Amino acid sequence: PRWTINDFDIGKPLGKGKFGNVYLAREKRTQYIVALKVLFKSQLQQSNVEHQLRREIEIQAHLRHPNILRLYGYFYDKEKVYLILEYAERGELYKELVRLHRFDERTAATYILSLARALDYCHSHHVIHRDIKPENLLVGGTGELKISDFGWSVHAPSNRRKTLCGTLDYLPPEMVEGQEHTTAVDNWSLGVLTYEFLFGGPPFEAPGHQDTYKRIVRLDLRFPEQPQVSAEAKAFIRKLLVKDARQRLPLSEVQNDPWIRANADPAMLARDK
Ligand SMILES: O=C(Cc1cc(-c2ccc3c(-c4nc5ccccc5[nH]4)n[nH]c3c2)n[nH]1)Nc1cccc(F)c1
Repeated sequence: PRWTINDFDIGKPLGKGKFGNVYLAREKRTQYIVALKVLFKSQLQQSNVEHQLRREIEIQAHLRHPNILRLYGYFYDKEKVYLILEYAERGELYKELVRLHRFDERTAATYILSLARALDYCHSHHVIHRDIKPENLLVGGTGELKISDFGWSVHAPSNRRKTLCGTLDYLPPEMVEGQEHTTAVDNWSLGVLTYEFLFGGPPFEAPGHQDTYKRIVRLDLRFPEQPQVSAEAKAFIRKLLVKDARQRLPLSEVQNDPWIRANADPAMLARDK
């Protein structure tokens, strides 16, 4: 069915992006609640990102996983492109992390296990996300994580330059050095995310890009004395923040890690066995 904007009642803005905003919306016939992302064609053309948008739509429309935000469909009119995205009832994970400062080990392990499963699913479909960070994670109605924003995902393997507009904090050495990279970049990012969930900030944070760059390529990983974090959690992080991409813990092995087994939600561990 060809959707038009008249099929939806538009509600409050949910987020403001570079190319347009996301609104709470309700499809009139079914009363179904969605997040409607409105992108301005003029801005997409100016930034020459139409091809990237098409690729992102292609990728996200075909991925089906409980921890990956659904793209239900899209439509356009003369000046705009509209994306019909899944509505995540509890909003951005980032805001929860800022409010709580950090997550306890059970919360962190549960989130990390669900992300590992979602990324393993992406990799089995030859998709590398490449931009796993709290800002790109949403929380569903039962507290489950949803990966969104496949803006930088590419089909593996790739050495497509990721213009380093965003933060370097999440990039692995091979990307920071502009080398060929594989799905293992997401394994690295999962390690960075685990560290940030437990300590409240990313492991290689530094005043400037150059300093962060140096800390990443030197693997200058330090664990502060506070907050108290278990040795198993630190051991888990060290299995992912490995310079040699081939030596990083495989995502399918995350659920067998001692820290994950001791802390992740038992119902989730039992599932998919
Ligand atoms: O642009 C995005 C990612 C994206 C998702 C969102 C987004 C933002 C917010 C929400 C929310 C949401 N729920 C909330 C509840 C409370 C407060 C705020 C909330 N935001 N649900 N779903 C969302 C989706 N913004 N941008 N994907 C995209 C882009 C191009 C092509 C494509 F196939 C996908």
